[in-house]
Amino acid sequence: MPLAAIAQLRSTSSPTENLTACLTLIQQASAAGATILFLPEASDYIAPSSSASLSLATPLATSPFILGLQEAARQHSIAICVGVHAPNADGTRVQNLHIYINSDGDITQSYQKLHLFDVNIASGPQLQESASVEPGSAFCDPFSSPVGKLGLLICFDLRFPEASLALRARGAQILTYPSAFTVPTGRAHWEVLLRARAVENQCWVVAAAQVGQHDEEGKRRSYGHAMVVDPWGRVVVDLGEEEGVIGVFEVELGGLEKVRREVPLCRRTDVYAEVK
Ligand SMILES: O=C(O)CNC(=O)[C@H](CS)NC(=O)CCC(=O)C(=O)O
Repeated sequence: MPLAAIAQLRSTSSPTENLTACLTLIQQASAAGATILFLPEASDYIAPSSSASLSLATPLATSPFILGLQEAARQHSIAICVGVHAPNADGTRVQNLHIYINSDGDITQSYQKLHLFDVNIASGPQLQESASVEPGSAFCDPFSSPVGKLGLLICFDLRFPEASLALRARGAQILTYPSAFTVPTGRAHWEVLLRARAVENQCWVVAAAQVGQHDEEGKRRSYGHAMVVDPWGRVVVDLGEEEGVIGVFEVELGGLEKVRREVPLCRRTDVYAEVK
């Protein structure tokens, strides 16, 4: 059975530093025999402000961070799922992207985050993602990878079951949520949401995560707990609060088929709308 690796990372506002950290993780994943590595949302950088994020965004084709990952994917013959930023068409906002680099180093799939994290919780956090980020307007159709059919989503998308159901309806076997959850919302909601998405979709769920403090001022901090959940809802990997680590796991698709056979989820679309 093919092996996969999931990473937990503390990105800073320096893409150069973050590339170095990611290259180490790629090396470790490859040495462990993984055919694919899942890296978190915003692996290229986490900026302390909207304006800083805008000024750091670089087109994929010329981004040293992306080119570095592509080269490493080729060298180690490993596929990479990773969250990154890119400027939008007119350069006024950034796109929050989840891209797939195949083991030849080519970017073959890309998904732009649909749901933006605009929250104002009195006791924190207060974050306005839409101030600097342009929302996407389409799914990326599930596609084959060394470990099964991948459905790409990002972080806050996790709170919208319809998005996962739509990808499942299109054939996803593995739902992936590269994330940078905040600490308070992570403590309250992270694991329960990931396990719910796995159970209700009868899919593997892979959620690479950012962890720790991203800037000196302490404005951005992430929850960690990068997690893999199997289609029965069992937590297979939980990377806790460690920084710069990977977890290795086997994606067992026979078990997925068994769960889908044993617990058929026949929807009552005569009563409520079908998610397509
Ligand atoms: O800012 C970047 O560059 C990277 N993007 C993020 O960190 C995003 C937007 S601020 N974070 C989330 O979606 C957290 C969701 C969350 O914590 C929840 O749903 O509870």
